[in-house]
Amino acid sequence: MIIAVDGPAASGKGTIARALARHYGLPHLDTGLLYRAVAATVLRDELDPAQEADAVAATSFDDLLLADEWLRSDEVGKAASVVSAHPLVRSALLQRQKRFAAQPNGAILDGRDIGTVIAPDADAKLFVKATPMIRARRRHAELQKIGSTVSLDRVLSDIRARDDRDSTRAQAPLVAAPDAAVLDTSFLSIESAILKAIQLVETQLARKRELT
Ligand SMILES: Nc1ncnc2c1ncn2[C@@H]1O[C@H](COP(=O)(O)OP(=O)(O)O)[C@@H](O)[C@H]1O
Ligand SMILES: Nc1ccn([C@@H]2O[C@H](COP(=O)(O)OP(=O)(O)O)[C@@H](O)[C@H]2O)c(=O)n1
Repeated sequence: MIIAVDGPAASGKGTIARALARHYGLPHLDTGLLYRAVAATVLRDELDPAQEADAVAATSFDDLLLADEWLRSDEVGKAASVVSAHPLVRSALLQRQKRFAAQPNGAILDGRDIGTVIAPDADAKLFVKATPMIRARRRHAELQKIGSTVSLDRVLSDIRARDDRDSTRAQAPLVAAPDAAVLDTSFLSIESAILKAIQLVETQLARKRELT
């Protein structure tokens, strides 16, 4: 069983995908981390995220980097959204994600294009959203925890810029798949959002069973 979880920054998709992975006993891949690892490699080597060739060269990053706390920073998130707009970066990371999705018992992946590009035939698809201000507050609190002093206003404007870049890029833009269930977490606690996500997945699985 493959479950695709997509949505904008700090909507809660990672929290929901991890909870679904525990609930269904499936492996989980946070695909945003792959783009963050490419971005971190470009920044570390003092190259330019906007240059496609520089970003493509960074797609052969060392997997140890995926555990580095720096990947969670605002700086790396912003650069990840720039490198991820390059078609050659997306194609370099495509097979790795498709292989993860094709594991024998299935998998749960979260990102921006899981339901549309990586696993268009997923058994269940969620598109998780929340208002920009609520997402900015959540991300601001997270960044404060890792020692960042960035202001809430700055986080909000970064989130809006990232939404805009992710939604308007030519390849694999951030958009809900037509068959995804939309889950707005703006006014849900984490626990309620997880329960709602499980309900939505179960409804999709039941519908799929009826059709087969
Ligand atoms: N429904 C919710 N209510 C309040 N906080 C939430 C909710 N869902 C997630 N969070 C918190 O918001 C932050 C971002 O969530 P995360 O799941 O990492 O988002 P994403 O993967 O979409 O970027 C985390 O600190 C998480 O604990
Ligand atoms: N499947 C994916 C996942 C992330 N990304 C890009 O990678 C950036 C960082 O993704 P992320 O999921 O770690 O970001 P957050 O939602 O956690 O802020 C996003 O802004 C997207 O531009 C993507 O293009 N496709």
